[in-house]
Amino acid sequence: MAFKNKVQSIVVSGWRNNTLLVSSSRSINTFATGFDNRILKSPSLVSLDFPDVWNCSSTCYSEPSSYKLASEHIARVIDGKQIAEKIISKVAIEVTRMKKAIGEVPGLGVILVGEKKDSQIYVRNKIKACEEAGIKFKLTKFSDNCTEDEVCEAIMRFNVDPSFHGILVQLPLPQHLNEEKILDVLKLEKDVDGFHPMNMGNLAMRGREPLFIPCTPKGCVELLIRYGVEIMGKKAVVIGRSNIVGLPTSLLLQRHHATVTIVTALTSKPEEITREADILISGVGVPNMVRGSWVKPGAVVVDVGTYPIEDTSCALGYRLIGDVCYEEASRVASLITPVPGGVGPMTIAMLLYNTLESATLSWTTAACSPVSDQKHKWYSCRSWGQRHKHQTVCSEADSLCQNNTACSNTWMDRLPSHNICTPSIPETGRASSVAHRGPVQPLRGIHSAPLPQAPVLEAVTHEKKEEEEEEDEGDVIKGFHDNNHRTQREVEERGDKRHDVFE
Ligand SMILES: NC(=O)C1=CN([C@@H]2O[C@H](COP(=O)(O)OP(=O)(O)OC[C@H]3O[C@@H](n4cnc5c(N)ncnc54)[C@H](OP(=O)(O)O)[C@@H]3O)[C@@H](O)[C@H]2O)C=CC1
Ligand SMILES: Nc1nc(=O)c2c([nH]1)NC[C@@H]1CN(c3ccc(C(=O)N[C@@H](CCC(=O)O)C(=O)O)cc3)C=[N+]21
Repeated sequence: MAFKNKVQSIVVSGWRNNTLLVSSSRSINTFATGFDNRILKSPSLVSLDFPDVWNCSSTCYSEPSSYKLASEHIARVIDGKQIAEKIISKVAIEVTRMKKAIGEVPGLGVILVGEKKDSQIYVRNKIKACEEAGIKFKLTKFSDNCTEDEVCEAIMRFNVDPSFHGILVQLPLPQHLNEEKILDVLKLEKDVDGFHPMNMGNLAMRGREPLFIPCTPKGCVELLIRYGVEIMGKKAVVIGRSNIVGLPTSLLLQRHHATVTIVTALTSKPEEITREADILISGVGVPNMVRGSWVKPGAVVVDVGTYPIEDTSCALGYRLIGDVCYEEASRVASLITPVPGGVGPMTIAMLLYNTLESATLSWTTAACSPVSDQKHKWYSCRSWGQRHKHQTVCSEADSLCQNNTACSNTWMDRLPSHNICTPSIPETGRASSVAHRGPVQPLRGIHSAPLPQAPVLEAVTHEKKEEEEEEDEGDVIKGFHDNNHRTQREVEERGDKRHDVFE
């Protein structure tokens, strides 16, 4: 409480001092290089042309010194790197178990076109993470001037190779290549990026569940929930509407019952909108665009933007900066992600998680057939989830699921397929959501809106939760208590169930 009051008082004086300095012209809030006019005219197109390394000032402009001095409060930092490492090490454990049980590991195929320096860095990070997790990785590289057919053929090779369960085409592609056409070739079941229209459509539609949720939005929401940020009923503002970041982030936040507003390059007075946000997520690619004065006091700020800028003092000759002027925003927000070390590592962790999920699903082909061999025994539990996902009817699966029988000795019992398998109980007070196929399905593998659960499954979940809390002593769960001044049980009683990626 004391903490909250402190933030409020800072804000009031901050805003008053600041009123005249809040610009109504967006150009002032973007950076002043020779490129900013182009950005203002056509941001989404120009963004494809971005040079590998920008030269731009790393600090924010002209924030009044009185404002800076008034702000004593510093937001708590969301440590995406630490959480990503935990998730990756859990993925690694699952991969090891999988390998022991059936002698196979998940595989990820990556296609990289061109020499963009930042793309190379991101791909290198993905390779490193796959190595850590024991996931098989293959990189197919093409030069800038390759043809569409060459890229499509490489995707098709991964499509038919059963040892690859995920395929990722690193974006952006050079402009002469048709991104839509190329991504259309990618097999839905291997779309671990979640960019396929079917995945995106299912994410958007109530009562449906995508096979894969795009990694960056999933990473953002994972961070919010792990830090105890309540999403339901909150005002969220997403800056940007790209297929990779803005659009799926806004959809995912809606799935978590936030009231979402989207700010684009054409939005007038964006700061007036962002200032209303309890949760502000920016995925634009304009360094330091989000000033302290754009942030509501006590808000949670998630910076997706990553921009390499030349810095000869850094070992690699560059460093990354985000969309948010961290120095200013951290004096207004209650929680904030840094760049680097925030969303970026989470994107990679979620990619590995999706790849693991994809491998698991690929080995459950014998949907309703009796459990016959080792693989099917191992994955039989998962196949229920798959059937539910495709919303076909399988009474045998439902009864297995309720009894929880086949789960007893597999690692799958730790994955959230149980939630998917929840027998059809109407969602309380939301009759319209209950289609003939059953209740609205929670998002697999991440946190979902509260759903009634079968008692037997509930008991399993609670046991696991307690075990995990013990294991994770000093973990982010602690933050969960701290941040909202509520215990986890209190939150659960209200229905805000945590379903960690590995719960
Ligand atoms: N950390 C991570 O894991 C990831 C980071 N990124 C980073 O996120 C950023 C965005 O990436 P991506 O979505 O692919 O980029 P795009 O260029 O595809 O999209 C940018 C979006 O930002 C909007 N925009 C541009 N300028 C402004 C402005 N001045 N005010 C408001 N909105 C604006 C555009 O609006 P409009 O549609 O109106 O043109 C567009 O929707 C980049 O820095 C990228 O590197 C991306 C993916 C993962
Ligand atoms: N098909 C596709 N899928 C993507 O997910 C995708 C893409 N294309 N194109 C580009 C964006 C960008 N992106 C990042 C991933 C990791 C970091 C990351 O690891 N960042 C580290 C630091 C990176 C470093 O400097 O080493 C951090 O922020 O701490 C950043 C950005 C994924 N993207």
